[in-house]
Amino acid sequence: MAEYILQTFGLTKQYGNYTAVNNVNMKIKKGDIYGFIGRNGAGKTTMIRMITGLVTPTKGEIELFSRKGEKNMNAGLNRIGSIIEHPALYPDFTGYENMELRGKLLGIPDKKMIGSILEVVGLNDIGKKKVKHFSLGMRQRLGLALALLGNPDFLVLDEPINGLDPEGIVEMRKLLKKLNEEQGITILISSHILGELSKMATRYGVINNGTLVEEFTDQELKLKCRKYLSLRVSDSARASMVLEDVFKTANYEVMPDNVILVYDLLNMSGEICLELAKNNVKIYSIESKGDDLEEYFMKLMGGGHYA
Ligand SMILES: Nc1ncnc2c1ncn2[C@@H]1O[C@H](COP(=O)(O)OP(=O)(O)OP(=O)(O)O)[C@@H](O)[C@H]1O
Repeated sequence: MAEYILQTFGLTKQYGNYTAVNNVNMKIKKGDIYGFIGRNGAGKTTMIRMITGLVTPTKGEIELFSRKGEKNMNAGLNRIGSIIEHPALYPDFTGYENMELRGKLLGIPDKKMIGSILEVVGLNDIGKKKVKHFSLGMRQRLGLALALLGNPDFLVLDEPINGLDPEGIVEMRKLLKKLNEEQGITILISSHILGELSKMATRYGVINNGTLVEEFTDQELKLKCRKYLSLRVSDSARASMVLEDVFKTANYEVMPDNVILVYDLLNMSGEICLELAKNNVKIYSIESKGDDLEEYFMKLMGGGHYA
């Protein structure tokens, strides 16, 4: 049976009459990199604040590491490392000093650990540089190092790549993948940079107006966003034979009403029409179909421009 790091049941947060998060059932499996996607104001941060114990839900339940209830929730929270909005850093301290201070607060005496975490995030050679002189990318990496201090099993990161330059984004992605693959850390990452999320997420949740619209895996997304040719022909059985005999493909589906969906040969519509005609198959229509990733997410998030 799948082991869930996090499950929420009907999780709801109301501010007065306004429902910021509405009846959300989220599921994150051990080992996932869960891409949490939504427009500005969709409810991502509120959801993350509830998951990390910073905000009390109005309704619903949170199960962390297969345990529910307040007492267990506190134990679960100790296994979470998080960056919510901007990491809280002391600007006049060095990276190492920031880590040392957090280590003391968490009761982690092991200073060797600090060095090794700074090495993981690529900040081991920054010497005496104070945080106020750090670039945004360095701050984010230090934020991640702080989140890693308690040796978490689950990292919860709210928009960690927001504002980073392309190079910083690539570095952050590599780092998160490394933590996931080599240390087995499950990661929840919210972002509105869809293209970037799709390079690392293994599961997605899309939130719109406080409601979790859909959850799906990376594999399911690939299928949903698959490009294909849709042909309506006079004789789908004969057309199938042409696809198999002439084009040597079995990568197609026959649908009702003599419609055939062809998942490869995407650039060969002309050749397909010619061969079908040669074999006395009439073509009533041929169209290239399939959403790209961005289009698909836009639909889920309620359409319109998404920056
Ligand atoms: N403390 C609060 N009091 C009242 N309303 C709030 C509070 N916190 C959030 N909201 C409202 O709840 C809605 C969801 O906000 P939230 O910050 O969770 O969205 P988000 O998806 O994280 O957006 P962004 O990407 O802009 O951070 C917004 O309309 C916001 O104004």
